[in-house]
Amino acid sequence: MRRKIVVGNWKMNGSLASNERLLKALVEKIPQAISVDIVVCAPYPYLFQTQSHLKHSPIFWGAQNVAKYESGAFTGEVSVSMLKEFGASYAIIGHSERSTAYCESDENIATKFMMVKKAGMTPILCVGETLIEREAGIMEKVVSKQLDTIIEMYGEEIFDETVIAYEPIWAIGSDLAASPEQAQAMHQFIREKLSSNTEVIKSLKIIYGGSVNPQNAIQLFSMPDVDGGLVGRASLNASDFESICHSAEI
Ligand SMILES: O=C(CO)COP(=O)(O)O
Repeated sequence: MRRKIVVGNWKMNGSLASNERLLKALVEKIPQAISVDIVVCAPYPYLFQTQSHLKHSPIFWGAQNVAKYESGAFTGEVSVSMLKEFGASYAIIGHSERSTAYCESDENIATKFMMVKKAGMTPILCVGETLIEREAGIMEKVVSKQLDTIIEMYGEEIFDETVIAYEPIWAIGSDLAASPEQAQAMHQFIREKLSSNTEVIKSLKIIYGGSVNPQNAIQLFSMPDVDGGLVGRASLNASDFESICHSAEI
């Protein structure tokens, strides 16, 4: 049985004061022995604060993006080795809000995925289709292509011990989550696509993201191929996030 994982993606939200309230509440509410992996991905300037609050808690933390390069003249970028040295365990890669706004290519995303993996951190790769693509019935083709770039560049084995987040773009920030059946169908498709490598089958986690909330989390997480969630808005509220984390304890 795969251990489930719930990741909070704070996106570009927070302040020193509001983060302190949120992190303190999470540390208080989340029991040490919780049977789910929990991760908080905060904006870069707040990683130090996040690390300080979470260091004696069962909650992991990470970044929302990494640079494609090791080091050098790349103004504004943050490298994987900086994050690793600092103690981050996870990094979200290829979130649609980045790939759309900054025209991030599948090749860039693949390189970042490999770099996070090579550094010994866990990449959380976001994949998903637009509403137009879903309505055209080509969602599996779209997600397949997103994965194929990584497979062609680094082989299927790179997905060993990693996380894929299925985030249909139409469900993000929309209050219209995918139904448990829609999520399950895509998760099963992704798992079957990567099923020729036995190590990958054992260790890959496929989580769902897009309007996850305390009301829909249990149903989504109880689907056989849904290994947890990538949570945006609801991760900014300690009680909602706690409730979602407990929903994964099934
Ligand atoms: O993009 C998301 C998480 O990465 C989902 O955001 P919401 O949960 O706010 O819809």
